[in-house]
Amino acid sequence: MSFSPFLIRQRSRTLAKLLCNLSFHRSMGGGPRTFPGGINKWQWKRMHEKKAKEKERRLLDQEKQIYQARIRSQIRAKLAAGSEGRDREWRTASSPSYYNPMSPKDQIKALADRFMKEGAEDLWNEDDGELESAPLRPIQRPVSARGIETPMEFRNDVSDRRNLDDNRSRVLHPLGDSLITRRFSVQARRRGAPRFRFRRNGGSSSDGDDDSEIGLDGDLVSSYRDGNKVLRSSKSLPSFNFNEGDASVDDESGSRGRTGVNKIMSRGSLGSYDAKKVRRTLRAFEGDDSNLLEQVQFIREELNKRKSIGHEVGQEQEDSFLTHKRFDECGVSPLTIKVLTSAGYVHMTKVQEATLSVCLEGMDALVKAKTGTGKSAAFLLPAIEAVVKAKSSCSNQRTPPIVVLILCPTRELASQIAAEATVLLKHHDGIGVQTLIGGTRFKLDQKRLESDPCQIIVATPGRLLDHIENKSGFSVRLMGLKMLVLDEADHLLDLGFRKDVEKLVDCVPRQRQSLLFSATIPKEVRRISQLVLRKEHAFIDTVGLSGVETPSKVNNQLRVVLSGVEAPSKLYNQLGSAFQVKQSYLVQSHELQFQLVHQLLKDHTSQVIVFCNTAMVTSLLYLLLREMMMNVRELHSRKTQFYRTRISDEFRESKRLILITSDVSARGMNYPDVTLVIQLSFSLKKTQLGIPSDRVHYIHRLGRTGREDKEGEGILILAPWEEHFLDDIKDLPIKKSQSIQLNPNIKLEMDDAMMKIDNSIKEAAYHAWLGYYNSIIEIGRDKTTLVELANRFSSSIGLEKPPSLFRKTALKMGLKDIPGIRIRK
Ligand SMILES: Nc1ncnc2c1ncn2[C@@H]1O[C@H](COP(=O)(O)OP(=O)(O)OP(=O)(O)O)[C@@H](O)[C@H]1O
Repeated sequence: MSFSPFLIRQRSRTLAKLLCNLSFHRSMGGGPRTFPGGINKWQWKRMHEKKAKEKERRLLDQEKQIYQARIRSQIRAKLAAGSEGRDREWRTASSPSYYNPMSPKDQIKALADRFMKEGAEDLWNEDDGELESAPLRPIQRPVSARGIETPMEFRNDVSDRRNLDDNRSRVLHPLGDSLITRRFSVQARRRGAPRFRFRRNGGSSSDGDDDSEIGLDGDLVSSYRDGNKVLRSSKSLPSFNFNEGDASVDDESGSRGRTGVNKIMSRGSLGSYDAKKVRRTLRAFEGDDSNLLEQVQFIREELNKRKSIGHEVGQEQEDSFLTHKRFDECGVSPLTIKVLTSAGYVHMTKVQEATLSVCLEGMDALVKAKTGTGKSAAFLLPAIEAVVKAKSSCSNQRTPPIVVLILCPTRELASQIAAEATVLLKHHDGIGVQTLIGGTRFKLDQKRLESDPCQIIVATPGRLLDHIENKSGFSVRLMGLKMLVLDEADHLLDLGFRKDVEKLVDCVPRQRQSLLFSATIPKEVRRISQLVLRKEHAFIDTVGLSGVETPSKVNNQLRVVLSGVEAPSKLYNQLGSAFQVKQSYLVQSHELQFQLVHQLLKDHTSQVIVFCNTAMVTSLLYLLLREMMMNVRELHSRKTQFYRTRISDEFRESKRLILITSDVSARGMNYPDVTLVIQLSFSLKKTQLGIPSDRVHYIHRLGRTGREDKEGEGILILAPWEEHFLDDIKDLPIKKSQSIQLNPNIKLEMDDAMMKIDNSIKEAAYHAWLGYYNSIIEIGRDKTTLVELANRFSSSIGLEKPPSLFRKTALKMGLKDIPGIRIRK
């Protein structure tokens, strides 16, 4: 047979392309056997993790240096300016110029900057010298009824009020210490109807700058002024007006008084700047003690009154995951309201109430809310509104731009969100939604995109990048993007996804609205979120500082943080109701864990999800339970996408089914009737950001039950050597359960069933088990113990002897010479 040169060229090109694709897909998925430099997959991964950490550290250092340089240059500038002009008058014979170069206004600004630093809770450094040495002269200007006129007095007031008990001090400072200490220009006064009033910028409230008011109960009303967020209290409470650059502070009502204040403040601002060592308790301001005590007493009484009122109002709200706010009150288009009403959505959930107005205004937001509380609708509604708005401005395009891009970490979640969006778009003619997810044919995606143009895309990052890189038309359509949503944002900003997300962000317009949603947002993720969000974004936290991310009726404290301004906007009653999701853990050796799961499942009659750490162990447990005649299904990454979708849909529809799954079902999946979640050990893999993922995984897995305010239960099964990992979730309401007496007859039955399972499945499960725990640093460090445990697991699943490993694999895993490891000849 002879080939034409053209055909040969064509074929070799196709082959090269195939090989290229293969290596790409390997690096995305299971991984190649060797990596550049001859290192193994784990070394390669660790190397990249290390590099990422170093990069992060470098960035932080740079940030710190920039910050310090800015402060230094400010101080230098002030020092220079201080030698002449208006600052001169602030110097007195008794105060050396080093200590007193700035006007109070500038010092206040410098101090405010300093307080933005984490951990800076006091103005005074050890090196700042004795506070007493600063002459505290009585202020000559008239003192207001509130008794607080100067920043110093305000500091004293704040410090005193900090001594109140925890709850009270939180309510006293609804914006949190950081805000209070950042707003230094103080004009405190008391009105007939007392309120807290916080103003961020110096101008009047009509100057378009940020202006915030929060009531003592933290009740918050939000609005915007010239694109800036305004948080406003609707309650009347004691009023403190913090106005940076407020004329009343700069008001030179007496140089003596001002000098006294200035001296104290300048010590704080110009002493060894960042060398805060010991916190010092401030002296109460002389002569004002009685007045202040009265104030504190007044505020306490006010608080108690508020608490008792809040108790009654809050109790009612606590009992439901819905609020009193209706969808038709919030500016959602009538066509969407129509669907919402027909779907039975009349009132908003807490997260929807907290986020809708912010998102509809076009502001970027980072949103943390409990699992199963309606986050999807919270971002889908503004997304639809964004499309409606964009459509009205350019309606005559044949292929519309992609206006909204929603990124999800798993294919199932993307499909679920697209399905929900399709329902919400029912009455919106000409607006479409499509999914771009892995596991389907790329060409089919392209065809769908061409034949059925849409404005909303729900995608997993990998497949989306494929489209961007391989279809120029797609990138062009993305140029019209108005909104980017990251669901399960912490997961998307971590591990394998991070680089993809970075690339994607580079491919979409900078002028866009970005919304990040998740039930878990660790500190590290908040920092990294700047990759996607604008600096001026809202952080909306419906879980609260002391709250837990798992569904509960307790601690539903809603906080809104806007560019560093934090406030509990609803302080619900924190006592009373029991947790909806009962959480417990059982300690059982690996050998008996499958039997324990079987016993728990036998005792439970409705929908259950069992989470395993690896796909192969998931498969083994599924086959075992199926052999034992249980009504089970399996769902993990080793299954085809078609199978996964089918099982996911079947499980969602059913009422009495058991789903054995890996972490592909851990996030976002809405199976409304799940009443029990069993976690077979933690998922212990550390994330790239170094966040212990066991806590995050535990919360998301548990979140598959107790949805929409329903009852649910979570049981975590741990091996004895895993017990110390509980430290990461000790703040959650999880209790040790009474040990369960295992039925010896079941053991025999289980052994029989295990015998029927193909050895190749058990061997794969053993290899997966060993590989998984070997990659967990805490466990993989002690190879001898690890191999011992793995071999016990091997015998518990009915293998006569532990399966052998390829020499190369054992070498790569660092297990070659470990006793108990068998090497394949
Ligand atoms: N306003 C509402 N009224 C009634 N039900 C609602 C409302 N909003 C959402 N739901 C329902 O609440 C359930 C959970 O919603 P959703 O899946 O969006 O939760 P989630 O917060 O995204 O959960 P997860 O953190 O697990 O991703 C869904 O069944 C949804 O239909």
